[in-house]
Amino acid sequence: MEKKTIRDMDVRGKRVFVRVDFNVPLDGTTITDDTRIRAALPTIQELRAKGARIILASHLGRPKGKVDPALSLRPIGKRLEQLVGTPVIFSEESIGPVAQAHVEKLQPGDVLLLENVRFHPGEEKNDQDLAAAFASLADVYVNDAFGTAHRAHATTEGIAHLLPGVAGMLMERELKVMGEALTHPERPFTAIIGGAKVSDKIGVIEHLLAKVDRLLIGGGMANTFLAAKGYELGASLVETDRMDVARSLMEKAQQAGKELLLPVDLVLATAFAADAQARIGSVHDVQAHEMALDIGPETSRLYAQAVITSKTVIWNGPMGVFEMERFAAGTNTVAQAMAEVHGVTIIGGGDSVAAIEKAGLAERMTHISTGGGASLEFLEGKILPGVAVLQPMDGVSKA
Ligand SMILES: Nc1ncnc2c1ncn2[C@@H]1O[C@H](COP(=O)(O)OP(=O)(O)O)[C@@H](O)[C@H]1O
Ligand SMILES: O=C(OP(=O)(O)O)[C@H](O)COP(=O)(O)O
Ligand SMILES: [Mg+2]
Repeated sequence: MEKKTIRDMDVRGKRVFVRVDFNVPLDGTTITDDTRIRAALPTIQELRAKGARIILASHLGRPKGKVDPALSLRPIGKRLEQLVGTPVIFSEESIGPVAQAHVEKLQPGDVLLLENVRFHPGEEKNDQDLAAAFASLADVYVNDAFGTAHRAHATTEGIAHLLPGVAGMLMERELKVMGEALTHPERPFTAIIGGAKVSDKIGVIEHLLAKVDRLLIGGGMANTFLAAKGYELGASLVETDRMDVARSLMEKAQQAGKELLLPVDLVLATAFAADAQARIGSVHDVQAHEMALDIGPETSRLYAQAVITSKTVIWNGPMGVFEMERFAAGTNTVAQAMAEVHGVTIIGGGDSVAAIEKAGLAERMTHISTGGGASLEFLEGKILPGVAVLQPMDGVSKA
């Protein structure tokens, strides 16, 4: 269903609560990829041009409801300030009197950034009282956080029951481009899943299997599948309580005649460190003290082949710990193959996009999405909770 956007709403002089996804990859407090911040600029600039008083809210990482200074949004505010070209006021509290006082001082066109909303335990629980505390800061709500639209949290869902809510320009564009590219995909249609959020994303694979012809699994996700097949994975990241799910997915893929590719070789390290000793080993040959931090060269070759011969490819989740040079080859090989596809290529996810930017191949993709888990759930055909709650195009305002 088409949703109203900021173009359909009178925001002049109003206090506008904008949920953005500024969950950018960090190295300490250094932003390693600012794609998600840049992606929010069109909405921010449009609202400024219309004379709105802008209140930006985001999460950063997973502080689990506690204040964690390492996950403060303050450094993100600094980067935003450079990009937007106007001062960005920072509120060290996202609700309560401190936030209220900042909001009261806002002039039309001013930009305020709230501290990490996940410092409050109620955010991820979609707590009503917390949603009300956020809602009390503003007159209207804008969701521009496509990357977090698969979460029903206080700032992505709850608040939109209390304020009239519309989509931001990034949200609008993501839904349009992803929808068009993936409704009638040219085949072979391939999905590549990797990364570290195994329990979060493994459930989506069942739905993906119904849509795609090929599924390539790498990164941390592959370890759980390999373990489910009976391989010893040593000290690798394996989610043992998801091995049953992995096993049943492999059976379903086989029954449905879908290609499900798993690594045949791995880059094995003795520690999770940039200078760790590493070797290439077969999946049959992982020692107890070793961890798989990348797919091996033979796997990379097979995956690249599967990618290049596809007509539509969607990729979420790096093939290895690409942040460390020693474990970046698998991700880079698959990225290069994506660049050579004659067809539609979409890559999504905070870290996957950082990897493709680092490889210098972003321009070669059809679409760079700010959403990882969100893209996968969108592809599933789900109406994302952060979208469902926004006002329909011809609907009546709730306010
Ligand atoms: N084999 C692996 N073991 C541990 N971590 C991995 C492995 N492969 C990839 N990763 C990590 O996965 C992270 C990204 O996962 P995720 O957040 O799911 O992807 P995205 O942000 O693209 O959606 C990266 O930081 C990367 O280092
Ligand atoms: O980075 C994100 O997702 P991604 O890692 O799938 O790209 C989003 O900001 C959502 O974060 P979350 O998975 O902690 O809810
Ligand atoms: Mg990520």
